[in-house]
Amino acid sequence: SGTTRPMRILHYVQRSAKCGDVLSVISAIDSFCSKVEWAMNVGDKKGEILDAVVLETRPRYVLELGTYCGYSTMRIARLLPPGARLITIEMNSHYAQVAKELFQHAGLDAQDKSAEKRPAGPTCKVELLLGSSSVLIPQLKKKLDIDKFDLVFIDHWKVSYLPDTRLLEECGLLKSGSVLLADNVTCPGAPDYLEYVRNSPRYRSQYFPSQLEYLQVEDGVEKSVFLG
Ligand SMILES: CNc1ncnc2c1ncn2[C@@H]1O[C@H](/C=C/CNC(=O)c2cc(-c3ccc(F)cc3)cc(O)c2O)[C@H](F)[C@H]1O
Ligand SMILES: [Mg+2]
Repeated sequence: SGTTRPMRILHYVQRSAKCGDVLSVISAIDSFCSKVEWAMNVGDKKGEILDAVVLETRPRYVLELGTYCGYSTMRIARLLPPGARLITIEMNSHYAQVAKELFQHAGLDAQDKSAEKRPAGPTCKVELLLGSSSVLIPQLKKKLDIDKFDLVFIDHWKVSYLPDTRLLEECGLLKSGSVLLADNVTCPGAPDYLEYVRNSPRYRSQYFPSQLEYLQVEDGVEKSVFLG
């Protein structure tokens, strides 16, 4: 089959979502993935929890680990005030390319930060970094002039949740009050991460029960506030 699932999502969105309308892109992805083909977007149910945490945190600096097709990137970006920065890290160049084309359809001014010829400073809200989080996280302060993140949305390989959280701490990218929001802590699960944030005195953690995207299966997201 010549096409990939992300490509089929992109083609459906290009055919059926209104250009420049990020909400219509988000709902087109949700209808495709609930009616035609499942995909690992955070989805509309857990997406509402994500929305609520973004609105409550009012973050200026946001990091997302695991862009995939950019569904949650768009959910977050649409709620950020001008001047806020959303950095999303994706190691798979095909997924990154699809995400960029979805951002374009949605009219989100997104920039591929890995491209050398970029204007100085953040001219746009979404900055897509191509590469592995373990390599890029230690470079964020220097390369992107980022000091601390107010909100981190964690949705990449589940075995990487804990090591990357430790890395964020070690790189001094979290401040007292920084919020980590982790997808899939029930399904597929991230047991070592949960054990850490729920038992560490440096976090105040809260579980939000929900359902796995597009299915009647239990899942949930974990919100953990870094206490410094
Ligand atoms: C490790 N460092 C990385 N750096 C940059 N990009 C990365 C890195 N690691 C992965 N990526 C990038 O992040 C994405 C990976 C998302 C993984 N997500 C899931 O597996 C996941 C799975 C299910 C699921 C549930 C039930 C079931 F029956 C089957 C599947 C549900 C979910 O919501 C998920 O998020 C992308 F693919 C990869 O390139
Ligand atoms: Mg997920």
